[in-house]
Amino acid sequence: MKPVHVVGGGLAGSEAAFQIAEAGVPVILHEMRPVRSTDAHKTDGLAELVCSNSFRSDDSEANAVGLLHWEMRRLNSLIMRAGDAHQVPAGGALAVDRDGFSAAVTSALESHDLITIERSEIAGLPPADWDNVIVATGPLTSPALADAIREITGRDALAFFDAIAPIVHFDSIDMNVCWFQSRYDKAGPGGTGADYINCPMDKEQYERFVQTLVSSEKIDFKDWEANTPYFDGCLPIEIMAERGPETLRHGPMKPVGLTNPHNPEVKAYAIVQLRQDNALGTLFNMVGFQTKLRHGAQADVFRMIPGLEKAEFARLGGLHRNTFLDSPRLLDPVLRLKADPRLRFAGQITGCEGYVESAAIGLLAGRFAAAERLGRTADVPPDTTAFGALLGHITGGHIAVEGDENTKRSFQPMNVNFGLFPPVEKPKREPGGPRLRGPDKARLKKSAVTARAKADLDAWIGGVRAAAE
Ligand SMILES: Cc1cc2nc3c(=O)[nH]c(=O)nc-3n(C[C@H](O)[C@H](O)[C@H](O)COP(=O)(O)OP(=O)(O)OC[C@H]3O[C@@H](n4cnc5c(N)ncnc54)[C@H](O)[C@@H]3O)c2cc1C
Repeated sequence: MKPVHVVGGGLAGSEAAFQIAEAGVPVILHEMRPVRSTDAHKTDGLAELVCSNSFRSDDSEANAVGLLHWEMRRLNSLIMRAGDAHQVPAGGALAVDRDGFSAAVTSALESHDLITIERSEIAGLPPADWDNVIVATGPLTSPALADAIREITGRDALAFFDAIAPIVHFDSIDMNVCWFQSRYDKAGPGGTGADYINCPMDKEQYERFVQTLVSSEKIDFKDWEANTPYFDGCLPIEIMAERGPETLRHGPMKPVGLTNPHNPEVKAYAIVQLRQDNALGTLFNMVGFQTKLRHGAQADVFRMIPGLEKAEFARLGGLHRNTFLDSPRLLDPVLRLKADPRLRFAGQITGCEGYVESAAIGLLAGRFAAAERLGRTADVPPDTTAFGALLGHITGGHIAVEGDENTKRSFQPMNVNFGLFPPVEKPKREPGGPRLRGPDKARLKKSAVTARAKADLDAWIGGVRAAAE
């Protein structure tokens, strides 16, 4: 049997290689370290954790990443097995001894009969006779390969500077203060004329907001980020604010073309807009609010915005070097590049974020590649599971309106979160029981989502197994 080639032995590539080999298909894993390294990796170990040692919450009932852990364990994940074996105390989180963890992954792959590891850089598109390839080269993909990928995906398709605006859960926005309306009610291509959520500010609120924004604590660039250019129009909001107190009112917060139905006689002095971010309509991103403020400061400053006082953030803003595809446009539902389907992508380069999410997408890519090699259908997990929700975000959940400048390249990497799942029916109180209050309601809603996910994943695994027999 011809091997599957996996390029990149990080979190995603290591998991993908393991899954392929466990399915009985030979794999060649190409990792460039130690021949060449990235600006963040320090060792030659596979699955090196470049920064924190945490896989985040391990609570599979009330936390989306905890649920993803559970699902990965169910699918025989090497990353989770090595993580569990090298756990260090971290409360409700799963944190690992990074060296022990990486050594365990490296040794499991090195000792696997069907895996060959080659330590060299793939410095361009993989050779034409590699017919089944997974590219899992991460946010710091080597420049030669990144250039080659950009050649076949188009100039805007591979981002090099990741300017991220915060994303808010819709059900935490106060719609008694905000309203839906597009500027000048323009429907545009694919819109309705009421596509944005608008948050109004009066003069005093605006001035206080700008002052706080400018004086809040910012994150410094790392050395290796300092020379990376900004995308056009991606200046952090606090840098724009530093240019003068009126800058934001004439930029992303301009109040024109909008009328507040809650108070039609009064013109807002400034308006913050949020745009729908996923097809489900559960997440909205803050338009033009890419920021390098410290995460703690962001929540405080952005909750000063009328209507966002109780905002819950699916992700906070950030700005760092990154390499990721405009996946919803470029990849098919099983992560293959539409323009060259022998190439499949996995890990952070597809637009997920985080160690666990990258490994999870590696796991799926590995299963898809193995199924293809074995002449089977590559089954996609249901969108009610954490796997399916994350895959859906990457391959199609995000909304981009063709021709709308604001959404031209707005797909952003994201951690798994409950906003990516289809809604569940609102939890009801027990018959005759007390009325459910906020925190109880939220807890019940989360456990309804995770219970549904677990049942659906098990049913899906059963179906895939039956089809293979
Ligand atoms: C500075 C920084 C800090 C981060 N901190 C965190 C954090 O604290 N927590 C978190 O959850 N996530 C963090 N992330 C995100 C993290 O990178 C990803 O979550 C995860 O490592 C991505 O997994 P991956 O497999 O896609 O890429 P990686 O783990 O980076 O693996 C990619 C591999 O491909 C190799 N490679 C690259 N180009 C080539 C080539 N041409 N040929 C052969 N091999 C190649 C690299 O050497 C590397 O081993 C951070 C990212 C960065 C850049």
